[in-house]
Amino acid sequence: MAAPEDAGSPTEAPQPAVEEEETKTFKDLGVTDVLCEACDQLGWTKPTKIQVEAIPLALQGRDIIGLAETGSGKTGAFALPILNALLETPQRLFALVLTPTRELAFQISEQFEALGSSIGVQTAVIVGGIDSMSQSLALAKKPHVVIATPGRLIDHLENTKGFNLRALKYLVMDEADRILNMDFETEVDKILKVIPRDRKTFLFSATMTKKVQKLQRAALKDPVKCAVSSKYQTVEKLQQYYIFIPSKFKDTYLVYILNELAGNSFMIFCSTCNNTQRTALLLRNLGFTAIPLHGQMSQSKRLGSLNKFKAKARSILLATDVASRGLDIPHVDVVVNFDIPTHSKDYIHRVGRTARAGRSGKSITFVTQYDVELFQRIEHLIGKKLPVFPTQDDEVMMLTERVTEAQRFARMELREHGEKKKRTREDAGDNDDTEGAMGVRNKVAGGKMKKRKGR
Ligand SMILES: Nc1ncnc2c1ncn2[C@@H]1O[C@H](COP(=O)(O)OP(=O)(O)OP(=O)(O)O)[C@@H](O)[C@H]1O
Repeated sequence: MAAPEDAGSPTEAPQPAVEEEETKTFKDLGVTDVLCEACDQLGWTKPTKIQVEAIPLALQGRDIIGLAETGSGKTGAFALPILNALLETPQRLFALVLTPTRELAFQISEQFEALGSSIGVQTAVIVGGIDSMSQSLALAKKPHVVIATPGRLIDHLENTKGFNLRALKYLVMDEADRILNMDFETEVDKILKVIPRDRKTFLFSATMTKKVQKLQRAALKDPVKCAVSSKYQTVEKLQQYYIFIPSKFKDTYLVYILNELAGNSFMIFCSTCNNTQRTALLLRNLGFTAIPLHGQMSQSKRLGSLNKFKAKARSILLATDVASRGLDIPHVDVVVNFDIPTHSKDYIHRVGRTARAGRSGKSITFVTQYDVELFQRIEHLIGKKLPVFPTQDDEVMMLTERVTEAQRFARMELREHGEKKKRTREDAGDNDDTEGAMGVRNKVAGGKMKKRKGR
């Protein structure tokens, strides 16, 4: 394989023939027996496409840029080669995985532990919003793998005595395009300065930056690009729709859709923390089990919301883009883009929260009079024209009165909650909506909305 000149021109991985790919096992890829057994125990009967492509090259010691659709097993594609290498040359503080969100860091650590349980792999999750002292203690035990969000890792690198990553062998940037984005620029550059130049680097995402400069910042060496599709693709089993509606009727259409698709699990994306709060309250006032997840909530409440949704105790998760990347919740049936994403790549990640690992799913994007251009950009990016989600407008309009009433209560609750917070001077960062703020809900007649036509 010819060596590329720089990080901007990675070698393309050879595409395996389809029949060959179908018959490959983890063992064929070079994964050691004990890890093959771990895959088996997780029910991973055969490797996914990205795993087929990336694992052998990673085991050969190549740097990798891995690009594959959402829910296609990218975590396994980098975790297995790292665990394999760890078994060959056991060492503490062996690998670092950088992720953009805290929830994703916990999820990746669970996957490392599930795959590495029989070899006794130890991980530490280093993320913001959580007691720093317990993290320092975890780092003092020198885990094999550290999974971190960049900011908190810097804190520990600068302030935790005895902790450094000078012996690190592997660096992973998961959701790499996001990690290499401006928001994390300073932190990532600081981290790159204090880890060895002589290491393996893996970049993985469902969308990748084309900017050579950004890729160069990751300081890859002779990287090979493993892309299972040439264009940004959304998953085949995902049915994607849009509805075009006047902005003022968004709430009513949302309630209509939740009634129409009752019995499903929903992730609803809003553009601001405040809107997730407001919409969660509105829906609760109408009897839906809705719970918010956003960056202004305390970390314990963020995890609490996520766990309730994961455990199916709540059927609707209202989230900002903090939940758009990486989260693997198999039972999500429907993704609603209540507010259209402003960055079209976020669309791919958001709708990728459903139809994961071969399952099917639906997505519905609300397009108002203000969103036409953004929507066209999304269609252009995914290379598809989306169909309209069918709605009965007369039935939608019949909901208006109750939705208007619920909106009024939601506004009151938001105000009350804001005032209470001011009085009690709660932690300024903890601006979440508690589930206790449901007092007004019962004042809306009827509790859970009944479908009008018993369909
Ligand atoms: N070989 C396999 N066979 C069956 N299931 C698998 C396999 N590899 C991974 N999975 C499962 O597929 C699901 C999705 O994997 P993962 O979260 O790694 O996707 P991803 O490609 O990182 O998605 P995203 O782009 O959204 O982050 C997980 O539940 C994981 O356990």
